[in-house]
Amino acid sequence: MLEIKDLHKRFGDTLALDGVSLSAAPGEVVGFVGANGAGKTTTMRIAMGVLAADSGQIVYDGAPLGVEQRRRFGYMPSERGLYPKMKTGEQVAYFGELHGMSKTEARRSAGELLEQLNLTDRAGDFVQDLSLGNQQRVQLAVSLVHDPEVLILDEPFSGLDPIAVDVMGAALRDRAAAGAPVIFSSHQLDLIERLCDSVSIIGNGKIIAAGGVEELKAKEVKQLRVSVETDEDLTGRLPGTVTRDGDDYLVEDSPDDQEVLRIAAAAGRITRFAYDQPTIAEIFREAVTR
Ligand SMILES: Nc1ncnc2c1ncn2[C@@H]1O[C@H](COP(=O)(O)OP(=O)(O)OP(=O)(O)O)[C@@H](O)[C@H]1O
Repeated sequence: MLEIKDLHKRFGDTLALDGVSLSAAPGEVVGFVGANGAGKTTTMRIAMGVLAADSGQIVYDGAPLGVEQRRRFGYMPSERGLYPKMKTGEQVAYFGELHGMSKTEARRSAGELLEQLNLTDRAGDFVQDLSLGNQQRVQLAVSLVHDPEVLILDEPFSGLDPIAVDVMGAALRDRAAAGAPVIFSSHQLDLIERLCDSVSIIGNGKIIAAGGVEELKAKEVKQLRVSVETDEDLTGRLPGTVTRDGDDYLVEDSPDDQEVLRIAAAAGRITRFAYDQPTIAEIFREAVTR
């Protein structure tokens, strides 16, 4: 379990982090979202020891995170760091060796990752000759090559085409399925919704909403959507605040949902009776403007 606890960080007059906490359990994929400048990169840098916090703690499996354990983490920094004049396959293996793998192990792992990320054909190409999206795949391979226990990835999906997004997403879910806690930041909220078990939303250096994706959506449920085949107008008859959305009735603040069901069923055949759940994008917009 990786726990980021109550981080504070100031850069001159800017209070970048004002008590940020988030955690990821083994096998959990956590999406970290927030507007530009909200504090995501700063939080991840502190978690990886690239930057020191003014106060707060990074706890791993119940104890303060040490340098040796951090070497077993996989990190994709926001400033990508590849050697442009090195060949793709060699580069990935080289990073494996930097993490203490033998040459043979590092090559084997690099080969497997290039295969998984559809880069095998490019193994002999110089990194500088790859497209930006493919360079990003290499960057992910570099952060995964030593089979990390934990993954912390800063915007791993930015600039990728939809196929690359699927490849990258599958690679992250695989690592989580193998038991790694995974935290990644993204502005692509549809992706967060699709890939993550939980979400932490940061605004101005504070966590403003956090929880399981399904839990957050269920908590924010606002309205009941009822579709009923009838010529009658039920607007004034259903209890609650009722509006129309096409042929559907949207019922908010109803004192009695069972009564809504009874009246609708008496009027005609019900083809839909469900609570509208917001998307993560809607929850995000609401949280940041609150
Ligand atoms: N090295 C630094 N020196 C001064 N200010 C900094 C530094 N790094 C970050 N900041 C400031 O701290 C705040 C948080 O920045 P951070 O990069 O963590 O945000 P972010 O959520 O990652 O944003 P983005 O989505 O744009 O990448 C911003 O106000 C930023 O300008």
